[in-house]
Amino acid sequence: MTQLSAAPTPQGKPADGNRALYGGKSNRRITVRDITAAKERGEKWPMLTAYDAMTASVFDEAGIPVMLVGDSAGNCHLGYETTVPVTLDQMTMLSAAVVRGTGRALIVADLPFGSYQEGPVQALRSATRLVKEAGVGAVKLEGGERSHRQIELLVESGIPVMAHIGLTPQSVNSMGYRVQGRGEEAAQQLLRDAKAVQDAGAFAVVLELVPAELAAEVTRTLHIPTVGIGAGPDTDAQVLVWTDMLGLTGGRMPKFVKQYADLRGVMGDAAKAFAEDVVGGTFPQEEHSVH
Ligand SMILES: Nc1nc(=O)c2c([nH]1)NC[C@@H]1CN(c3ccc(C(=O)N[C@@H](CCC(=O)O)C(=O)O)cc3)CN21
Ligand SMILES: CC(C)C(=O)C(=O)O
Ligand SMILES: [Mg+2]
Repeated sequence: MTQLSAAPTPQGKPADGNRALYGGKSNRRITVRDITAAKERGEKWPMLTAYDAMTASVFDEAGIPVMLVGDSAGNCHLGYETTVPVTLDQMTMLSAAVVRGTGRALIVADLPFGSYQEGPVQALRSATRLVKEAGVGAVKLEGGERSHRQIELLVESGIPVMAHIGLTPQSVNSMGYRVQGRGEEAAQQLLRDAKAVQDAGAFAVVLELVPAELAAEVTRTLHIPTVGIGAGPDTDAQVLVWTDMLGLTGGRMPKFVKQYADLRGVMGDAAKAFAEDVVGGTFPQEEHSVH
């Protein structure tokens, strides 16, 4: 079936390839309303992280409709062990760069640890900086029931919120990096968290490292889109950390990562070739010189 066929979606509306988040014709910047409409059409979509303007411009040109300036920048860009040390100043600077590097993607910025846990007013102050100074279209924060008041105030104030439940890496010191929602009680908690963020007004919710069957149930239950990472094939969207997806991160990868390239190999080989040219005197040559 091609993307332009008028096959009915599960909601019974005709598919509209021109409006598709990925592969659609519109060049204007995507909004949260476009994301909401995609779920109504039963359309799946991709999301990647980005932390700098140049990388973001590559993904924007490739048609990636939503980019997350993740606090995974802590690991992947800033050299920390976890996301915990990342500051709001750092997120603001990286988010502004990603906005400048893109023209079509919806840019979502993570609120970092410590920038919203004090309560809704702190969350609004932090999110307002990301919207005003960086120009992002939405923010993301971790936690289900425990963060519903923060989500409510941001949404009331006109800032779209993507929620994030399941494994929430900012809680690594209390939770570790373990699968969430295994067993009946944990599954019920995850469902309560999912409903809490939807009721609070979140426009989408990330499900991180939850059993595929449970993620499918959450996706069927909610009217807002679910964005899976390690959550199986049945979520509305999928997100990966870009340096993992392109084979740049190095070291042991979580099971949910698929590597679509070996950038670490490509970059290392290029660096060695340059070094050998310099040491051996074969770079620069006449064509690289000015007189
Ligand atoms: N480079 C990178 N990729 C990510 O996906 C990522 C980050 N950094 N930093 C922030 C969080 C932390 N994330 C993590 C970190 C570790 C595991 C992990 O060790 N997962 C094990 C499963 C553990 C279990 O079975 O309970 C795995 O093998 O997938 C998963 C997600 C996801 N996020
Ligand atoms: C993995 C995604 C969902 C994230 O929160 C991040 O990259 O920081
Ligand atoms: Mg994050």
